[in-house]
Amino acid sequence: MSERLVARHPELPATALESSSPQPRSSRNTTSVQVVVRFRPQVNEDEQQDRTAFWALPNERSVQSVDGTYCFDFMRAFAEAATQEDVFEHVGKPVVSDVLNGYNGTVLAYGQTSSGKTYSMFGPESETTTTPRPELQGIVPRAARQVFQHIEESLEYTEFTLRCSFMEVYKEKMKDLLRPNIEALRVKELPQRGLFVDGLSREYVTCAADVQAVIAAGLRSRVVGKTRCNLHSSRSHVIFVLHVEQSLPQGEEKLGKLTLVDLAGSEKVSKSECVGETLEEAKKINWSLSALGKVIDALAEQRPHVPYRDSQLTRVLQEALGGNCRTTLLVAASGAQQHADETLSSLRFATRAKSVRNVAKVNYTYSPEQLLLLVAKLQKQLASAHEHIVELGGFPRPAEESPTHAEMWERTHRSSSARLSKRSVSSPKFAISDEASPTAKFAKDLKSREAEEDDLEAEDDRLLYNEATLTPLLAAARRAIANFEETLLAQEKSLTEVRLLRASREDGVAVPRPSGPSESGEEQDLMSERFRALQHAVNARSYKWRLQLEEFRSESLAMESQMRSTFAQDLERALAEARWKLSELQDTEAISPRAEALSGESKRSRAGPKLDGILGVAAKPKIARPVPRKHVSPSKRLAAGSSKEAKQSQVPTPRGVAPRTPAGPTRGVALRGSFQRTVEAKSQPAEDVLWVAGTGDTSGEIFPEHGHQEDTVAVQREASSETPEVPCKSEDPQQKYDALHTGFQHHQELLETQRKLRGLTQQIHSKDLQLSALRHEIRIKDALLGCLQDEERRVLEVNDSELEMLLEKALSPLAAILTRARTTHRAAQDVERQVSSLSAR
Ligand SMILES: Nc1ncnc2c1ncn2[C@@H]1O[C@H](COP(=O)(O)OP(=O)(O)OP(=O)(O)O)[C@@H](O)[C@H]1O
Repeated sequence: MSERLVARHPELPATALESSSPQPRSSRNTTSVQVVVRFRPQVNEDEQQDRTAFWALPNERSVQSVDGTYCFDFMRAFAEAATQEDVFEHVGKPVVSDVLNGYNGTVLAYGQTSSGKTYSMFGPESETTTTPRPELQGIVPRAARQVFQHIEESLEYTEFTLRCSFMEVYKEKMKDLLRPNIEALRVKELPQRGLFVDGLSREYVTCAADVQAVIAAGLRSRVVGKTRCNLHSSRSHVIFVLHVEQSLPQGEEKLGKLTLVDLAGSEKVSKSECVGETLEEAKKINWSLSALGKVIDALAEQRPHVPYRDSQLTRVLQEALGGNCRTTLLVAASGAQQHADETLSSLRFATRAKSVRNVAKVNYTYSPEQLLLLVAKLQKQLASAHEHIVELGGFPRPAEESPTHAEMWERTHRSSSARLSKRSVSSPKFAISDEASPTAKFAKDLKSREAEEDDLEAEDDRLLYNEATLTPLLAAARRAIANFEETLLAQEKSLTEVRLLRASREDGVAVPRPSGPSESGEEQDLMSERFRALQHAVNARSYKWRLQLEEFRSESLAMESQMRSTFAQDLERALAEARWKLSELQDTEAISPRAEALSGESKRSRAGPKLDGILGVAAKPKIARPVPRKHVSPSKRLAAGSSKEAKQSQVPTPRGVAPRTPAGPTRGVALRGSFQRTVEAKSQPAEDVLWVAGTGDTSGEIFPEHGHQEDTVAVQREASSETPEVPCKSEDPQQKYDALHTGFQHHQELLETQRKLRGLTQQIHSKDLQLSALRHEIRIKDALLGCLQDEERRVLEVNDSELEMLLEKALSPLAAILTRARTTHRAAQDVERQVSSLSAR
């Protein structure tokens, strides 16, 4: 198979070429990649039951996520209902028109696996039959049909030569699908031919059926595999190329190249569940697609380097991406929610691709006659140019030219002497004159020498003037350099000190400061002062924190002691209460001589030791009731009524029993509880009058107040009677005494139990207090810990950031000084050089 080499002419007049052909998409050569998106319908049950995530809006240009989060605009957005014909009308047809106009045109189908790329490019039946149903045919067969239709309809005499090639890139290896036994094709680049795939076959095709047969044959050789996402998944990128050569009536030629690419689909390995060989394929596919993405990114951002060589796919598509080509990207997608991530990523890729710009040119070859005419025209132009030079007597002097030019010349001459000396030799103007006649050459030489002499004279003057003005400047510069060097030295010392100080702070070790003559330098002093100030600040802060810590501690101790004293007070109060009650009991027991006789032993043996056991104190005969109690000591109350008698008799007044008094009112005291059942007092004559009643309450509290009579205790007393009623019917004093004594015994037992209870309650209360004290202590300790941690962090932060700041402050003037010193040094060197060159002259 022979191949014709086609030279591309960059500035072909478009009108001449396009007059007999359909109009191209843009009259300008720079076009951006056109991007269209096509949504395929839901093809399986899973998808049909799934929600929709993305859809094409009715304006046929926008794609939006259903929740409204994303919206993308493209040249065209095809909804699921779009037919193959709709897609071809908007995607394939314009590209084919461009190709027939002599441009290179490419359609790239991109998208995730199973998104409908192969369906769109070839159609569902292209592989299985050479006569697929026309309505199902994809872009490739339709493009072929359009080309042949154009040929048939063409009125002008034009000779068409159509050839097609079909190749795949499988696992980074290129294979000819029309010659499957030839493997490992390679991309080559020649200056005249540009990029091409070496060894790729080109089949002549004469009708659309031929193309369909080529497609079917190629697709059968294409590597496909079964994955979970697609039962017929393409495992390679396929590239179909239709070369359309047109020989026009005047002998010139146009060459259009239609490249139709069905890329393998990107896939998530986790989703496609591929293993073994299919997994390897998936890796390569994703890898080459990511290389494609990088190329698109580089082109979109107009980076100087585009990584075409990263993969075979991008290398072979180099022309379509950013080169001499009009390119359309067809992004196939599924709108189902389960593919939302992949669709979003494809849409983002598509958006980036919109920014890629190509420079498309018509591929035009002049006919031999046209070339001869062009050569003759150029020769004529050259001759007239030569004549004009001779007429002018050589190369014109700059002074005679326009003022702008003269100014520029002056400026050039005022540049450095080195450039001046070379100018006359390397100037392209003189190089052109070299090709002129000998006279012109001589004239040019003469003029150039004159110009050079003038230049040298001017330069001499300039240098003399410079010497006079620059010598003092040089001296000043030297002085400045010396000063700067000194300052630099001092700065370096300061810097060393800063570093040492920092190191010492980090290690916690005192590092001796460097000493030297620069110690007295102002900068260093300033630095030292700053560091001292910083250290003081840090110390002050740490003292402040320590102080706070101590305050916290003392506060917590104060709280603790307060709690302890409260607890002690409570204990004391309880103890006093117990003592008081004991003394009351002792008073009660002493009411009758018989009882006293008995209780002389028994009150110590029964109540006393028991209470002593509980309270740990010895019962005393008479103890005042603790002040905080509401009720007043009954003994005092009794004493209020018959204080003299009570004092005279020196007998402790028992609680609840009115002492026998010869005159005056007898106060009654009620006892609540079981005592009621034992002693049922009625209005009966007796030595001691006691009315006892109760509500059955067993709290054991004694109510000396008359105010409680109504609801709890009824106390009646015979104020006028000398002989009080006794709670016993018997007149026998012994029996009376027994009854009374039994009542006291019960009462004492009751009191004992109550005291035990009280003791236990107080113990519980004290435990509670201890517990809450402990909790409080824990809270205080937590707060202290937090404070300490805060302090530590803040001190560290403050130190670090202040040190950083200080270092930065110290370094920035250093850098500025260094730069200034260097500049001055350079200037001084320049001056020195000039002076020495002047001296040499
Ligand atoms: N527009 C459409 N209308 C009806 N069915 C479609 C359409 N697009 C795709 N399909 C069906 O979806 C399935 C997948 O399509 P296709 O093989 O073209 O996907 P693909 O992108 O080429 O996948 P892969 O990258 O894995 O090769 C096929 O069964 C195909 O017939």
